[in-house]
Amino acid sequence: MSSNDKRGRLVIAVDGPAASGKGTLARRLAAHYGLPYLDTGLLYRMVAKAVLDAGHDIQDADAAAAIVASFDEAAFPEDSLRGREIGEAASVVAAMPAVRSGLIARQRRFAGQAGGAVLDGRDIGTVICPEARAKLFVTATPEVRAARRHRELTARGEPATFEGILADIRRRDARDSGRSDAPLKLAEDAVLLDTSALTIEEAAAAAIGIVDARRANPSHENAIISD
Ligand SMILES: Nc1ncnc2c1ncn2[C@@H]1O[C@H](COP(=O)(O)OP(=O)(O)O)[C@@H](O)[C@H]1O
Ligand SMILES: Nc1ccn([C@@H]2O[C@H](COP(=O)(O)OP(=O)(O)O)[C@@H](O)[C@H]2O)c(=O)n1
Repeated sequence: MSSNDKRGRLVIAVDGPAASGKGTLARRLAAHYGLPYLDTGLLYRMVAKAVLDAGHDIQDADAAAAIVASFDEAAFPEDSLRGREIGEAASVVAAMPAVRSGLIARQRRFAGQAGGAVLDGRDIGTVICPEARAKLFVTATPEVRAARRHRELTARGEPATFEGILADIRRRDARDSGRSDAPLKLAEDAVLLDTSALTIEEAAAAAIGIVDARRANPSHENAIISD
């Protein structure tokens, strides 16, 4: 799909650490460009939930590998996946090579849809869709991300302290960036978008501006990240 992606279909890769706002922006981009959207973090969350629901230890790589081979996405309502414990467990199974490799085909199938797609995660621009026309790396300071996640979990009725969430975020950042297989990192042709001081509206406008610039100038992919 490589050269085709660059000319015609619009595949947008949105990567970044926990609670940076990548899902919010990916959804906005999908609505703006009329593209389907896949939150790839949910796939890792599903695998983690299935491992725990079956009574296995979350570190059990054989159990996770067996689950990833056959799990049914429809069996996991999104609301059951968004909690704090599942986010933490997802980052444990996401470090297992068999889990990562077992999820590649589903993600690439989604990205291969006729008009293109928006995917968000940790390795979309680096591993899943290296030929994506536009790549954003969305970030924010750990404190800002913890405050956002704290607000989100509190609104869901999940008890949590800001300090506890900040510790979760730091631990997850370290695990996601430090793993050997597909670590979280900036793709060399990605544009960094720091949302720490931006409202959702400001961040969405910036994200659309980045994608429009890349669409207008697909052959000069590194030009807009050189400053
Ligand atoms: N720029 C922003 N300013 C304030 N809150 C934001 C911003 N971007 C996202 N949020 C909020 O932060 C929380 C985490 O955002 P989300 O998009 O789910 O992050 P991620 O997908 O990176 O984990 C959500 O409650 C979302 O509404
Ligand atoms: N493409 C992806 C998406 C998620 N993940 C893992 O899955 C975990 C949960 O991802 P998520 O995107 O749902 O988490 P949040 O950023 O929403 O907190 C992350 O901490 C990563 O370890 C991954 O490794 N690769």
